[in-house]
Amino acid sequence: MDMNWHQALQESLRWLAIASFITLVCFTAAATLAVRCTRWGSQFWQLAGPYFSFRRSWRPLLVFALLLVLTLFSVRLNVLFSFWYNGFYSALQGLDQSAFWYMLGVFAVLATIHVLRSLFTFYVTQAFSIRWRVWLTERLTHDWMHGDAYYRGQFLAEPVDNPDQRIELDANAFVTNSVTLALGAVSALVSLVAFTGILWSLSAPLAVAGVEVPRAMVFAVYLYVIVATWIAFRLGRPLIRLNFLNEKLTANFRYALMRLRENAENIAFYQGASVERGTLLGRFGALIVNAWALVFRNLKFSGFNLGVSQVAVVFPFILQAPRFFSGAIKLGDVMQTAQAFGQVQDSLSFFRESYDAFAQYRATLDRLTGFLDANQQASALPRVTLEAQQHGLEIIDLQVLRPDGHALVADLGLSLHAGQALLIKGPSGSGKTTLLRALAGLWPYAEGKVRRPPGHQALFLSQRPYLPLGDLRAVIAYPAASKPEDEVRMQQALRQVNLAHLAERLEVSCDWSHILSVGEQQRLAFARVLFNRPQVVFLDESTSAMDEGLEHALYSLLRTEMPGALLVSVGHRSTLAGFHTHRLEVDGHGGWSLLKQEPALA
Ligand SMILES: Nc1ncnc2c1ncn2[C@@H]1O[C@H](COP(=O)(O)OP(=O)(O)OP(=O)(O)O)[C@@H](O)[C@H]1O
Repeated sequence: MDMNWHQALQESLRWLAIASFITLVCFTAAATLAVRCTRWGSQFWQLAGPYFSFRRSWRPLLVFALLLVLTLFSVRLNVLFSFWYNGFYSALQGLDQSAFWYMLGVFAVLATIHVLRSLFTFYVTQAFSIRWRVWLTERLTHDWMHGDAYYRGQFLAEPVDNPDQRIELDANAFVTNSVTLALGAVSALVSLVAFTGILWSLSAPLAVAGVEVPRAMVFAVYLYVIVATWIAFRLGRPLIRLNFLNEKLTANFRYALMRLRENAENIAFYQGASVERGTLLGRFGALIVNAWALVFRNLKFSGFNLGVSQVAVVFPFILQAPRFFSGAIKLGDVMQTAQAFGQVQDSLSFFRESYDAFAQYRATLDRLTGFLDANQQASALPRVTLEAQQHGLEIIDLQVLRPDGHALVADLGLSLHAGQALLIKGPSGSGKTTLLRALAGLWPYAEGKVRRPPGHQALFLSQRPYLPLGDLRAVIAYPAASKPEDEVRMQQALRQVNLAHLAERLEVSCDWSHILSVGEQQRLAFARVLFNRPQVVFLDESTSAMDEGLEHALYSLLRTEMPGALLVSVGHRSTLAGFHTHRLEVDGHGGWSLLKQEPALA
């Protein structure tokens, strides 16, 4: 088969236009069908639909269409290369020097276009994937934060595991694999059609056991690849499970290492190194057993595949040899046959190799859509009705239950004004912290109405102080954003809570929760209150790590610095009573009593 290189450009453009039109139509039809009729298709659309919506932006669809056209362009170039092989080897066989140099010139043009196309395609694919990944990560993060889903997700019947992995690893894998699988399938299908056509025109009838098979080459290659694919599929099937296990066991091992690092001090105090070493090596051992299983399975799988590829090198030559030696075809035809054979084999192999990738892709889809669904359910879990009011706290008909339905607090009603203070007391496990969770609107097993200052006007200090990542400024200002002009106020707050030595370290960024003692962290939380000056402060045993003297000093400070704020404290010490105007006693079985008391402010 010869090619008229003078008309190659014109013909290629025409081919590209027709192929693009057919591909775009077929791809749209196949994608619509997949979205409507398959589970993975509708999952894909749940994740990607809003991104590809024309109303949001026309850009992603347009860039994807460009990627499809670039894929077809690459197939066309391969076809041209296959004709180049034919012309080049025919020139060599014919000892035709001018044709030889002419073909080298053609090669220079084709190679230049190929390099430019490869680079451009790489750039467009990467830009497309990165933009999509940014959008998806923002969406997943937003969904996770929305309605406190990151916290309330734990109360679902089936909480999702490893949200961090889903937001980072799975989102990235979803984008990359969507692009690779979609473009790979298009490229494989179009190549299959184009190179089957070439093989068709190069093949002749072949007598097999006395029966003449027309276009034998085409049937031979399909038969060869299908049989090889079937065997390889059977050999490679266990790899899917082994790879899955590998990821899971690696994650288990990494998690154990991370826990060791997080709890290093506790473990060191317990001298638990040998127990921890046992756990670590146990997990690592399971990983290695699986790694060996992977090695042996891969030996079989790769051994077969390598054998198939080696036979495939000579197979087309063997098939065409009789016609070549009889002079029916030229060397160029033989070389083009080998090249086209390779392309058809690669295209058919794509579907075999993608089986594993597609199985993983579906698992990614399950994890991501499961995450989206869980976030939606978590933010829709019931919570008390929160109504905003600028000052004070009003609780109307509040019921707080344990997840198992046991009533912790029943029919609670009270009203407090700005400047007053409530101390909640009760036995351990009676539901004091849970009552604060309900007042914050976090606890899903609660009903009733709560009126209080909204948003950052209410500050909850939990039992275990939370210090965010960042410099000390960010730690003090949390949850507000820190500004450089706040420095003086921050330093003053630090001095007031007896942390003067930190006043000069506002710009130091480190993991403060590992450096400061728990008592210091609790004092820092008081500095946060003084800095943010909320209307209402909820303090859940926020002074548990301090001695009574320091606790007294900090409560006095709050009362003198913020006399208009309402305080709601949970605490066991009797010394706290003096700073509170009311006392709520809960018994953990629904019962409660509210007492008024005289504050004995120091
Ligand atoms: N996420 C949860 N799932 C199931 N049960 C929970 C959950 N959180 C709290 N509970 C249960 O609710 C009850 C009340 O717990 P809570 O922490 O409110 O008690 P507390 O009065 O603050 O205790 P303490 O004084 O010891 O801090 C306990 O029995 C606890 O086990």
